[in-house]
Amino acid sequence: MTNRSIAFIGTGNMSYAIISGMIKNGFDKKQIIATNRNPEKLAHIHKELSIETQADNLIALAKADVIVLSVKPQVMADLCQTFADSDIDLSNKLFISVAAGITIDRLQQMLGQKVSIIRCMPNTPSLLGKGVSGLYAQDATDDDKAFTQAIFENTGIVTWLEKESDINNIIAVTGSSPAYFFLFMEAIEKKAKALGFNDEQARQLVQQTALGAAQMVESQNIPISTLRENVTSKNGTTAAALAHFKESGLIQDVSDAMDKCINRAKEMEKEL
Ligand SMILES: NC(=O)C1=CN([C@@H]2O[C@H](COP(=O)(O)OP(=O)(O)OC[C@H]3O[C@@H](n4cnc5c(N)ncnc54)[C@H](OP(=O)(O)O)[C@@H]3O)[C@@H](O)[C@H]2O)C=CC1
Ligand SMILES: O=C(O)[C@@H]1CCC=N1
Repeated sequence: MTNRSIAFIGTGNMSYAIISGMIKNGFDKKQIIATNRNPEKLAHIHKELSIETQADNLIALAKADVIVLSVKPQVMADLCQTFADSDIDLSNKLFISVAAGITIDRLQQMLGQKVSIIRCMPNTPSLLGKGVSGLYAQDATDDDKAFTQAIFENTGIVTWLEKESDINNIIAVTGSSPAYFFLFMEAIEKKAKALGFNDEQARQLVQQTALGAAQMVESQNIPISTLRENVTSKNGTTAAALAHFKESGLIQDVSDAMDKCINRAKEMEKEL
């Protein structure tokens, strides 16, 4: 089971993060092939990760037992068509799709047959082994599920989802959410600069505070709301800032933004 070779088709931001996390955790590099249609990106991947790279997806497809589909959703159909049109036997391969907004049924349609497919919704902190991956399988074997879990455990924590629609929900909670945190950090950084801190100071101040806050959540087994309350002196500075967030509707905004994220995934399921 553990000796299966894996091809990442369309190695961009997400797959690069996954492969990096896997390698950092001791996954055997010799089992990994990465493809990209851009020769410069391929050279960069080879230089940085010292793994086999391949410009021709079909060569990677033929060689590997497990195929991670990691192109953007909008180009997935064209990619899968090249696989369906090839004379390579797909029936004994495991496909893992990290794409948002494309269901297993639709992927099987794109590939022209009912191959074994597991959907995974990872996130970019996988790069550091701090990722979250939501996994969903319909008809995959226990062996395929165990292998997929083992791959993604190298990149952080893994959680199995009961329904395929939960993939759309976990996109909002973990797949897209690093960007929400980055946006918040950008906003604090911008204001720090406006207050006169230089670029280097502003960056350092925001990153250290975000890191410290995240590590407090991780290391102290108390509700996040208690951590917030511990910063907030009665009638003090934090209370003034938080009251503004509350009045301006930040909490509802976060919920609404996550609904937008889920709805976009549902729309994509119809479009693609
Ligand atoms: N980024 C994220 O945080 C997350 C992304 N995902 C999913 O991961 C998938 C990839 O996203 P992401 O990594 O951000 O996207 P990227 O665009 O960074 O990566 C995809 C790469 O695949 C290349 N590519 C496109 N078509 C082909 C092809 N036919 N053959 C070989 N290479 C090809 C692209 O080249 P080119 O640059 O020329 O277009 C690009 O470099 C998406 O489906 C997304 O939904 C899931 C969770 C989180
Ligand atoms: O923005 C996207 O559609 C992808 C899926 C989750 C993160 N990035």
